[in-house]
Amino acid sequence: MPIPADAPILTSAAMRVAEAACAAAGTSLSELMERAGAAVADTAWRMAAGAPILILCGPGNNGGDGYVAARLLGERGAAVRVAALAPPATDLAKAARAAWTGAVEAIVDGLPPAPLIVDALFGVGLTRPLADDLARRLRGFADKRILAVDVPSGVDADGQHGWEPPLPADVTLALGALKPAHVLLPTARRCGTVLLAPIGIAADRTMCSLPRQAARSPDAGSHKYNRGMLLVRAGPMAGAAALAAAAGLRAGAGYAVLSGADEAPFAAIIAEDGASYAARLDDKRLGAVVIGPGYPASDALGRDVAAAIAAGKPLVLDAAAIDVALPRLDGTPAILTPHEGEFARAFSDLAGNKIERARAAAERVGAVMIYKGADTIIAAPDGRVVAAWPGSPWLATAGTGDVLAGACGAMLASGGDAFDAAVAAVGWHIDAARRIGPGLVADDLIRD
Ligand SMILES: NC(=O)C1=CN([C@@H]2O[C@H](COP(=O)(O)OP(=O)(O)OC[C@H]3O[C@@H](n4cnc5c(N)ncnc54)[C@H](OP(=O)(O)O)[C@@H]3O)[C@@H](O)[C@H]2O)[C@@H](O)CC1
Ligand SMILES: Nc1ncnc2c1ncn2[C@@H]1O[C@H](COP(=O)(O)OP(=O)(O)O)[C@@H](O)[C@H]1O
Ligand SMILES: [K+]
Repeated sequence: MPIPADAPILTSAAMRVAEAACAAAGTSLSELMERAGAAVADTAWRMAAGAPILILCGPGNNGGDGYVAARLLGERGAAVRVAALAPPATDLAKAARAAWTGAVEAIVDGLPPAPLIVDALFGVGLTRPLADDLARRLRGFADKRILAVDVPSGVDADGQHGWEPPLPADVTLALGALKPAHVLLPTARRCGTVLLAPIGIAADRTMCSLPRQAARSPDAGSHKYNRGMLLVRAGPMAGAAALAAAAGLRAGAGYAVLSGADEAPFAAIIAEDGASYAARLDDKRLGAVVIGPGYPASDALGRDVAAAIAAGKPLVLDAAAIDVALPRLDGTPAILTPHEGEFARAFSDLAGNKIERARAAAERVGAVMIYKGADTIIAAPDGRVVAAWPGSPWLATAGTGDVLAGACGAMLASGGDAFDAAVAAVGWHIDAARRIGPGLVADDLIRD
């Protein structure tokens, strides 16, 4: 289920602002609809490959896009039919309907299907779940190829409600920008392959999909310390911290110390007993500290986290270290990596979709949040968000979170912005998992 990299994500309210700005800058809304309809027509033309197309049009501007696409496909010689749920309700949709010279059928039981169905029923204007009879009729088309215009109809584009669409898409053509529903579960997995038609709006880029990762090669001036010196503090399950330290080296740290463990997976990792932890924290060359992997809540964890915070080094906090650190993080640059259960425990009062909760948590704590899962969200206290859907489901195996924490440590230790470091670490993690694929175990990520 691919999705465009580094693409803007806008809510429906932000879409309307962008639309108005476009109109104010001289591009009419009908021109925007013409571009949207042309993009739909192009995609449908390629998907249909000569087979007949049925376009289902709703009453709003999503339906308007459908009428425009029908007109353009007809002009290209495609075998295209249109069926409408209701007469067009907006001026733009009325004009688009009027310019379509073919018949308009009704969406009723027994409507003959076509090999390609274009779903132009509802987009960002959906306000409530679909009526049962419409949902039932749409389910009748489930064995056809489905192209959804903007979002699969029935989906709340903002991802506030997890309404499932009756007709999941093979391809969804997002118009102007991605919407939260394209990158958040449960709706993201109903969108199929997501394509983006830019249509010329100037989209704010505060929220984006995961950028493609550039290779992070050392340059001639690199040495082990300026590539990033990483300290991973082990708890009772030292294997998890060892995975984090090894991942740190793999992800580009020049030097990794595993404190509180006597064994490490690579000879290149300095494994040393816990007594030197305080001295290591004092080392001026130290770029970042990772704490939490394999370290359940305990007094010792509390002391170790407090010492790391007091040292003022950039921190990666995972698992129980998140709860321990929260009340006293004040200003320390940090990346927190909660999975669903850890997030719910630490931020049980936050409401909204996963993007909003991640953002609110980041703002509250003053640190970068990697809210993990299949639809991982990375959020900064200043509101920046990167959505990492679709990731790699092969990561759903024990120890991969420890690897991610180590990768975060490496990116953070090399200096720069903690949000950029978190994005780079998530990108590295997903890329590595995709290279390995079937049968992945967390150890493969550090040996790859
Ligand atoms: N933004 C842009 O830059 C561009 C946007 N464009 C396109 O416009 C789309 C947004 O269009 P839109 O705002 O007209 O809303 P849309 O999704 O067609 O639906 C609204 C209509 O449906 C109705 N309705 C709602 N829920 C319902 C339900 N459950 N069951 C039944 N009815 C329901 C609602 O009426 P209501 O009953 O709520 O009063 C209203 O009549 C966007 O997704 C994109 O495709 C492009 O053309 C160009 C550039
Ligand atoms: N279904 C999935 N699809 C994609 N990524 C997933 C999926 N399930 C888990 N992940 C990723 O795998 C990692 C698991 O981390 P975590 O739950 O902390 O595991 P552990 O504690 O065993 O290391 C996270 O990076 C998470 O985003
Ligand atoms: K749609």
